[in-house]
Amino acid sequence: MLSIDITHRQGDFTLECAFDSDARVTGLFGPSGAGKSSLLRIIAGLVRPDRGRIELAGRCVFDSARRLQVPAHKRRIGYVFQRARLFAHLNVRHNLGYGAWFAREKPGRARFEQVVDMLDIGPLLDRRVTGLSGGEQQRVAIGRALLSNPAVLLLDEPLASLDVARRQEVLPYIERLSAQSELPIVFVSHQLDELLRLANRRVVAVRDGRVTFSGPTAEFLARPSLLGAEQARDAGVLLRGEVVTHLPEHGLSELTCGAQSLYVPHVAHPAGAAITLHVRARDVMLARQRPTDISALNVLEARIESLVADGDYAVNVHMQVGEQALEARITQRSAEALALAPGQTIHAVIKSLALAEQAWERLGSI
Ligand SMILES: Nc1ncnc2c1ncn2[C@@H]1O[C@H](COP(=O)(O)OP(=O)(O)OP(=O)(O)O)[C@@H](O)[C@H]1O
Repeated sequence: MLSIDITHRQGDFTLECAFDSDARVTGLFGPSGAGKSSLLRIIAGLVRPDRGRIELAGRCVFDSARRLQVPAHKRRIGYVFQRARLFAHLNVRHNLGYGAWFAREKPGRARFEQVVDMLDIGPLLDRRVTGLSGGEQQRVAIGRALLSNPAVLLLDEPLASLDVARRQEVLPYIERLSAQSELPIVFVSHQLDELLRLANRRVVAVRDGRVTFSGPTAEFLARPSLLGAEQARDAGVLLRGEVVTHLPEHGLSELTCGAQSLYVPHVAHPAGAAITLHVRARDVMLARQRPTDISALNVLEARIESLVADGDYAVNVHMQVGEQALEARITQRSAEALALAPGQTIHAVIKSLALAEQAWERLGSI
């Protein structure tokens, strides 16, 4: 889908990035100033790198060794920026039409309607864009990019300019887009929760212009050192479960995880749906005996695989629950008090509410 190997110097900042991704959604993660937007501009052909090679959806668009440089307008890139950048003097319909105007193969009426339906922007078509909320504007910007019939869609922190409520309003549309379309997407974010929801298979992490990680999202999540100080507290695992039933009287849903039950705050997916939970290592307690009379609803029997000291006082305990990995981050003191060792059977205790506001997603597998 995507193969990059470039070097580019801009002022004092050098971008030196090489990675491949065959995932349909590739998450580009990194702190502010890491070089994410610069990399997208290079992929889009808006900036010419000093050297290297770029392949997009099976097509080489830049190769300094061969002096090949496909111009931006011929790369078939859909680009959505942090701010919608719509044309204020045009209404929504004409802004969308502007995207189609650039398409090599013009989208037909059916495609137009499909995009409008997917983004729920039908009622907005005749409105002026200046009167739209930030979330509505971003949905129109995504529609405009899709109607340019791109081969690759680049989303550069499309939620960054929105407040929390608007973010939650737009996120499901991007989720729908990534679930329903075959289009390769590069999604840039410095928010881990967004990344887990949208790019749950493949992450490329960038810091100071260099790639620090490129691989499965689950592997990335398990390595706090890669997440940066701000998000290290979110380190953990992605755990797959299947919805068994809903318990509306308690606002809960019951899942199975292997042969074990797991209770989570109500999820909107039907019985039988496979979903993914982000379980933070710091939210997992361990008990040698199965605890009784405790408020936590989830007690999973697990097997300890390894204990890895993290700093002077903390230990990361890697476990298996059936076929899946689980991780607990506990104090060194607790690990000693419980005499934890690889091979032991242990009980992992997780509060249901620790699994709220999560990366729920319907997925076949990770
Ligand atoms: N045209 C330019 N000339 C010189 N330096 C630049 C130019 N554009 C960006 N930079 C520098 O390159 C570095 C990376 O910037 P970039 O915008 O790519 O980061 P980012 O990861 O997208 O950050 P953010 O999340 O804040 O958007 C920054 O130090 C920035 O100041």
